[in-house]
Amino acid sequence: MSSHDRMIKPLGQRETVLRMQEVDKTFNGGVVALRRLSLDVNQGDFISLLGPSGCGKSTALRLIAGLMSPTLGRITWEGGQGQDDLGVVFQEPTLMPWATVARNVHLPFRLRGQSYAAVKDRIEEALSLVGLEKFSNSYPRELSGGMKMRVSIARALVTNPRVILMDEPFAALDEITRQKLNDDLLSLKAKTGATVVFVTHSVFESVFLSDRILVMAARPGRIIKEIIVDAPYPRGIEWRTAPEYSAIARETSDTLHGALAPGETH
Ligand SMILES: Nc1ncnc2c1ncn2[C@@H]1O[C@H](COP(=O)(O)OP(=O)(O)OP(=O)(O)O)[C@@H](O)[C@H]1O
Repeated sequence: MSSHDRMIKPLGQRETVLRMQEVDKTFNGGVVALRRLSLDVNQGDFISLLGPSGCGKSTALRLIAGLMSPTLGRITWEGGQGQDDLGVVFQEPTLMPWATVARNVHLPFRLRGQSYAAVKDRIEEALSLVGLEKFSNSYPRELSGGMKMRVSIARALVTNPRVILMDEPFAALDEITRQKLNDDLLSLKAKTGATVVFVTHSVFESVFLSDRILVMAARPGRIIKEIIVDAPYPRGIEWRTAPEYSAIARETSDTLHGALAPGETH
């Protein structure tokens, strides 16, 4: 998880990790979840997929994760090693209640046949990155919602994956915890150089976190605009209160509302 081998280059100079070309996903019954989705994910990007319910955000993540195949189009990982080298965080922390925090974080290694003893240091490092080094022997029931989500994040990044997929990870948390985890996620990203694809309904969350926001619309699910957020990391309270932040949030919100059918809300 060394930060040094993952320095983040400026936007426009990053190597492509994953390429989605003209991807369609139609479900049985004819629901067009995605139409002609084209997207390059580059090393070090923080991409948010932002859009109303049903615009295909989760479908896009599941296609990237290889949990389903596109109906049309191509998904290509540059340099091989794609779906096997991912970290995933869902809205629910999905921890094993019978296992300690450290054993939960061990899971991705265990699935690869690596013993706890062999990767103990990496588990400790991941727990320390999310501020839970003192809780490695605790059980999930002893933790708050925010702490459980930190465990889930530690589990996603412990193997130092090429891409981390996050599907509305903070939607179920209260606002204060959510902002704190947003702050922590960015400092974590700065330390690890992780490449993140993040699904959210929240304009403010997407502007705070991302350097690329892909605004999506539904029926059929598609990208309608890419908004670049060219503000330097690390970002904190100064960014949340900056005039540029408000201006980009306004632009993003207008784009999102412009995409909704009359009478629709989100
Ligand atoms: N397995 C499935 N079978 C049939 N239709 C599906 C399936 N999964 C998703 N859909 C449909 O595809 C569309 C896109 O769904 P998806 O869950 O990707 O949207 P989303 O943008 O993530 O929505 P939300 O924000 O509510 O999670 C929706 O109309 C949904 O009902």
